[in-house]
Amino acid sequence: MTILLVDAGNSRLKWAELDAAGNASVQQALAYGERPALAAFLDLLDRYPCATHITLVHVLSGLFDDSVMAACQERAIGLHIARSAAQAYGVVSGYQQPSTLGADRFVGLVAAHHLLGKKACVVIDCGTAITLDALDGDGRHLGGLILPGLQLSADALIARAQNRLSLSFEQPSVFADATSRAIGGGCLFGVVGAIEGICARMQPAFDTALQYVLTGGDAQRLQTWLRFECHLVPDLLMQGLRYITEHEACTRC
Ligand SMILES: Nc1ncnc2c1ncn2[C@@H]1O[C@H](COP(=O)(O)OP(=O)(O)OP(=O)(O)O)[C@@H](O)[C@H]1O
Ligand SMILES: CC(C)(CO)[C@@H](O)C(=O)NCCC(=O)O
Ligand SMILES: [K+]
Repeated sequence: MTILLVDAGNSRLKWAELDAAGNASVQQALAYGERPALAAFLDLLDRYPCATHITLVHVLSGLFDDSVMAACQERAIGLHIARSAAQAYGVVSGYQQPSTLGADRFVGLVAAHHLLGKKACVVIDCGTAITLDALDGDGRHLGGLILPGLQLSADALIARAQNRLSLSFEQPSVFADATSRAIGGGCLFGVVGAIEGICARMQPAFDTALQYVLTGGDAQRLQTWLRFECHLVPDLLMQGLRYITEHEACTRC
């Protein structure tokens, strides 16, 4: 019996195997590049012919949803797709229309709530987009923000400049002395400043000090420059998917 936990984001597929004892393997990632996300997902199925169950979270289209369901049905793989809900797994959505909150954000909140032992926190997911979501100790989501991610900010700037500009995130300095590092540092310190500023604006809504949970492909790079302590959890969504898999298994038995 092989259980796979899968997160299909906007740029990359991430996955881990769940063993019988309930431990998740090290998270792996594959960038889609020019290929559709579905191609990466089907490759994953080929790579794990013994997979019996998949718990999936994705932020892609309904078409992706349908294709994944058909592919799993064909292979007799049990599939659970994690969705955003008004209330589930100890988390209460802060959105007016809970189904419109990204399912990845909801799964990240579930993971952080249980990982931190129900402490008030901000979940900061630094992916293609950056999302910041505030959660109180009772699991109530107060809402959050979405901004362009680090790579996307730089890509957008370069594309608008007819691709004349180069980019480097190496050795960032606010006193950059070359174009590539001026853009890399500008986007990096811009994003870092935005995260710090948004978190400072969230804190007054809480009567305890917020904890910060950082995840996503750019988490490590950004953590280096953030001027507050945070928990770096690169596989936060895998942990949320693990919790959901276990919970769903319990409700089935
Ligand atoms: N090996 C890598 N290949 C591609 N991107 C990487 C890699 N390592 C780090 N990154 C960074 O990871 C970011 C994407 O992060 P992540 O995989 O968490 O996003 P995503 O889940 O696809 O997007 P989103 O969460 O917004 O849907 C990119 O902006 C890139 O800068
Ligand atoms: C913001 C992203 C792209 C981050 O992956 C995703 O969570 C998403 O598509 N969300 C839907 C919109 C929302 O969360 O308000
Ligand atoms: K994500």
